[in-house]
Amino acid sequence: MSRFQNSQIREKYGIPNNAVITIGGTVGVGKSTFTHALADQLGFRVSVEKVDNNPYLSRYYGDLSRWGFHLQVFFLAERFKEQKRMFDYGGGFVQDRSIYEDTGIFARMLYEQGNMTEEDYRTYTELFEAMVMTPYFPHPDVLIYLEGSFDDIIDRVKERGRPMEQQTPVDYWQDLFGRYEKWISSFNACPILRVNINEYDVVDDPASVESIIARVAEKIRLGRETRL
Ligand SMILES: Nc1ncnc2c1ncn2[C@@H]1O[C@H](COP(=O)(O)OP(=O)(O)O)[C@@H](O)[C@H]1O
Ligand SMILES: Nc1ncnc2c1ncn2[C@H]1C[C@H](O)[C@@H](COP(=O)(O)O)O1
Repeated sequence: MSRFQNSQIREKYGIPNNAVITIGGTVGVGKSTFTHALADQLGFRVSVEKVDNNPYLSRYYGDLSRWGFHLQVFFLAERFKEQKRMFDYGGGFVQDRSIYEDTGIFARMLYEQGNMTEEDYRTYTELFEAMVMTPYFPHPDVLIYLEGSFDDIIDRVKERGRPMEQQTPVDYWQDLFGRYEKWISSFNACPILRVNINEYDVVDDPASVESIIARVAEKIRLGRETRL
């Protein structure tokens, strides 16, 4: 899509050029695919997670308690660097997964499963709060929360075929799925737009993402009004 078409779409729906839109949801739900499709429509930059060059991820899946703390600190540092990059550019980003999911879902799950010690969990939480829960940390304009049935999501994880995820017991994905549902119902760091994965089809009909943009714009507008 050309830059001109991008700016026409932003103008048509009233998406500010400096908006930061973050995409949340459990593993395999379709965040990365949606991030790229939405950024392509809006002409925004993407902020993506480090998966292939991640030094801890596959070791983490092999031994959660040995590598859980390392992985959480790694992701926190990566997402914080990305936050700075988005700030330096003055926004205009779609971000694949929010920083809030690391602490609210993954670190907490590790601790509650007995895969992170109380000391490590406290250290991680204090680090997160010192870095993120301050007035200086710009929260995104909106969190687009992707949701779908557990079976559909597991099918996508299988279809994607990352070996480390294929070897992980289904209980892990089930626990994560339940935690996501609970977490989103009390999330309040920024406005949320819930989107069911059956509402669009990025693979065969990328333009179907446009139908969601008007709802995104409304959330951003209302969020910015209340922040004034
Ligand atoms: N709207 C969609 N329709 C069909 N398949 C999809 C859709 N979105 C994503 N997928 C597929 O599902 C798998 C997981 O998607 P991905 O975007 O990597 O998820 P996430 O980033 O949430 O882990 C990939 O194989 C991807 O091609
Ligand atoms: N904070 C995290 N803790 C554990 N695992 C994580 C965390 N953030 C991402 N991950 C994993 C989950 C997936 O295997 C890859 C990429 O995430 P995806 O949802 O597929 O984009 O990293």
